[in-house]
Amino acid sequence: AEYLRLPHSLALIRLRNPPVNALSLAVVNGIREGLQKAMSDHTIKAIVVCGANDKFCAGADISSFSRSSPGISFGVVVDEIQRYEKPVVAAIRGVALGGGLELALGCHYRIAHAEARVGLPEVALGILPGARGTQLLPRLIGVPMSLDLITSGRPVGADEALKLGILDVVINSDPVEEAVKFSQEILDKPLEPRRLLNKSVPSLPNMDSIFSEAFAKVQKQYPGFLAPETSIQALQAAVNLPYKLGIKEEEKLALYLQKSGQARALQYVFFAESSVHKQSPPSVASWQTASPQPISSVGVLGLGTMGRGIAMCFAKAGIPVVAVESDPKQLEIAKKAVTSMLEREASKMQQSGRAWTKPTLTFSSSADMLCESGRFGQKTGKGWYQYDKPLGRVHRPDPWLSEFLSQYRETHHLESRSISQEEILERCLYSLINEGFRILGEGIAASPEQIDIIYLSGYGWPRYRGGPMFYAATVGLPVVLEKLQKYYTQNPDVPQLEPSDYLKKLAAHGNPPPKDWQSLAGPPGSKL
Ligand SMILES: CC(C)(COP(=O)(O)OP(=O)(O)OC[C@H]1O[C@@H](n2cnc3c(N)ncnc32)[C@H](O)[C@@H]1OP(=O)(O)O)[C@@H](O)C(=O)NCCC(=O)NCCSC(=O)C[C@@H](O)CCCCCCCCCCCCC(=O)O
Ligand SMILES: NC(=O)c1ccc[n+]([C@@H]2O[C@H](COP(=O)([O-])OP(=O)(O)OC[C@H]3O[C@@H](n4cnc5c(N)ncnc54)[C@H](O)[C@@H]3O)[C@@H](O)[C@H]2O)c1
Repeated sequence: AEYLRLPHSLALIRLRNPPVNALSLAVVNGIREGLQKAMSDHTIKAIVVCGANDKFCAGADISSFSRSSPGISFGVVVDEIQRYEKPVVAAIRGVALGGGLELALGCHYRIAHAEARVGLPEVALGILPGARGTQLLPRLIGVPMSLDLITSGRPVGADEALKLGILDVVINSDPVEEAVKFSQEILDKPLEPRRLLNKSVPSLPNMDSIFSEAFAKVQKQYPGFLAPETSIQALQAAVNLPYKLGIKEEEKLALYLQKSGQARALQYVFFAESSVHKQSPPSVASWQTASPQPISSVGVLGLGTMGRGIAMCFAKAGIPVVAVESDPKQLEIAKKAVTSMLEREASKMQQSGRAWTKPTLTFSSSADMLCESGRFGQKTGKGWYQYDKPLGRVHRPDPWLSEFLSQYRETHHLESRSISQEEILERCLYSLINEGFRILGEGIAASPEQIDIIYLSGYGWPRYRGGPMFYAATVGLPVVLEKLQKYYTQNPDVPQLEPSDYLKKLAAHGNPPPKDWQSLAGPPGSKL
């Protein structure tokens, strides 16, 4: 941050940390030193705080989170500003987000450009506004709106922020020039009413129900996410405790979130999304040089509208298809539909003189066998389980099934064994992750971040778990490799379990973070 003396006994502190003036240690120290200079200089009557490059401040430097516990010391700075005996005015252009808004809340006045945006988006990073945000905002705008803004993380435009009372003045001109003029006008005004830390949270008769509704809302809207619920607890502390105890509670809850795996995952996702937007396909990959890969067989899950069509396409191309359908009625309809479509195609081809080879279309047999024994599940009171009655919901193990399974095992020469939850999870996830490493090695995926963002955006992978490749790094690559080796030895017929060379190369370096994988593993051997 820079310190400048301005005419009319004013000082200017300008945050400078391109591109968004994020709060690094150097910036925070710069703010602190600037304020101390201004306070100890008796010729300075007021201070304006602004940001360089048309941005106030986008909050804490997210890339520094892994190195420290942010917020704790910055909260002290926010309190110090409020207690100063000289007016401090925030001049906001661009964004004041997270710690940037907390800094502005510490200032006695806030002036912003009409196109500025302010907000506390910390929940998106798995944390909470830990530099007094959860304690100051409700004192300024009340509990209901603070709950809305902090649990959603949504930023608001200057006009809305003015209506809510977050901003004091919104202008269409330069906020620094306006703040300079404004500072001179308020020099004689008392500062005490402007110190949020000495105010109490506006009370409401139905505070308990407001909080219980807020908990219910975030549990429904953000299932599994820790930060929104924890933020509500911090807001409860603002209501129930005096400021000096409320900030302790905020610190405790902030630390809990910062140490949670969710914060690490969501902060990884922040940078992963940003890098994916900038990436182009791997240099070796190109549609011009790509050649089709051989497909020996295809599995189709579900024989509804799409599944039938997909099964048909492959069948027509002469590629063996194995299709699985869980609903016996749908299966019957699909069998008829696919058969009649294939027959129509065959007769068309025969008429046109082209030869047609009957494709192999196999269905998984175990569900069929149950249905063929009249066991249609809940609706018939019997399926994999026995139910209390047809359409009943109370199920219990059925001795018939044990007999059925033991015959099935005998026929297929299978040995029975119990399979732990851990094995199910590991075999499913690690084979998926293994494929991720394989396509990285082949240059089909441009980066681990791309695989993760695809899984978060298109496959319902929980955002707070970062994606499959990030998950591999949290488990540890040597662990993933060792488990895959173990399962592959046990199941040599499952090629997905054979550890990929790319994973082996990386695991030889220990457990490097995803951003270092490509430089460590070397250039991909493209199959495109
Ligand atoms: C700001 C945005 C709205 C801008 O969007 P836009 O689309 O214009 O641009 P990009 O998104 O592409 O961003 C450009 C560029 O900037 C990088 N970036 C953006 N924000 C940050 C950030 N906060 N930290 C670091 N880097 C950031 C982005 O990655 C791009 O970089 P690239 O290289 O790819 O060009 C939009 O970016 C946005 O919404 N950003 C996130 C805003 C946010 O979530 N803010 C909240 C942060 S959390 C927080 O503030 C916590 C506080 O409550 C409490 C902490 C207070 C301060 C603590 C002080 C810490 C002291 C540090 C100690 C360090 C110890 C040590 O060093 O040892
Ligand atoms: N229909 C479209 O135009 C279209 C377009 C693009 C994508 N999709 C997507 O494709 C998927 C299928 O769409 P659809 O229109 O064919 O749906 P659908 O409801 O017609 O068919 C889905 C079939 O899957 C079966 N099924 C469900 N769970 C199963 C399981 N565990 N094992 C085996 N079978 C199972 C269902 O019984 C049903 O027959 C959906 O995810 C859909 O969003 C559909």
